[in-house]
Amino acid sequence: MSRPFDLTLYLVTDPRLVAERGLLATVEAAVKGGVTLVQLRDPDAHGRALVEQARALKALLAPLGIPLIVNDRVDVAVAADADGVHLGQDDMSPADARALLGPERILGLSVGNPAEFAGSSSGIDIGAVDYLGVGPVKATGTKKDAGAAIGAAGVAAVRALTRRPIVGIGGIDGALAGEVIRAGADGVAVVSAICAAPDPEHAARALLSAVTAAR
Ligand SMILES: Cc1ncc(COP(=O)(O)OP(=O)(O)O)c(N)n1
Ligand SMILES: Cc1nc(C(=O)O)sc1CCOP(=O)(O)O
Ligand SMILES: [Mg+2]
Repeated sequence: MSRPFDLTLYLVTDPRLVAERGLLATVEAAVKGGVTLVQLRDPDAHGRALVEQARALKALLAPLGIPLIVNDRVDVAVAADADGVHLGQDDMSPADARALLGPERILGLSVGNPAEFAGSSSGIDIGAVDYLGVGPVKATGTKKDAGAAIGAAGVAAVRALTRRPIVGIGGIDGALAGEVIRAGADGVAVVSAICAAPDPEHAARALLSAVTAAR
């Protein structure tokens, strides 16, 4: 069984957007504002740099009880003793990742739409997964190869297919956060709404209020 996690407000990091403020200062501020889960995502970084970043984030987050997820890289998560991994449809299969990660680490899987969910759930893979990242909800400039936007209605359509925890992602701001929760998501995942905000603590607090109000 995986360790506990809370999808309410899931920060996915982007080194380009945190810019001079830096990764650690941005995450520290965001956690003060109420972020409940953090993912290290840096598609351009190589393994050694990723392990260093993951270790630094783990040292910051572990005393606060906030789990650290690593995007894509099972090896980096294990090396840095992170709490879990998030996989896309083209990444290592969840079943293979679970075999490497063991039963306790948290495993997330991206699902772009109801058909993609059906494809994943028809195999054995879905049983290895703890939560689903569903999106993009709205078009986003943060991920160049994101699929077509599915809207809050798309989140509701995936919700109708599974009881597994789901988090909406893609183009989410304070206004859309409430819609995504009302569509049945357990939480929202954001990159630019926090990483590019002038005050990440304030931005996180506002998003958390929107999620809480919509529940
Ligand atoms: C919470 C969450 N949901 C979706 C994604 C996207 O994962 P993926 O489709 O593998 O794309 P990349 O992030 O690897 O570019 C995510 N990272 N987190
Ligand atoms: C990392 C990621 N995954 C997506 C998906 O749809 O799977 S969209 C996305 C980027 C989300 O960034 P922002 O909050 O700035 O729109
Ligand atoms: Mg991926």
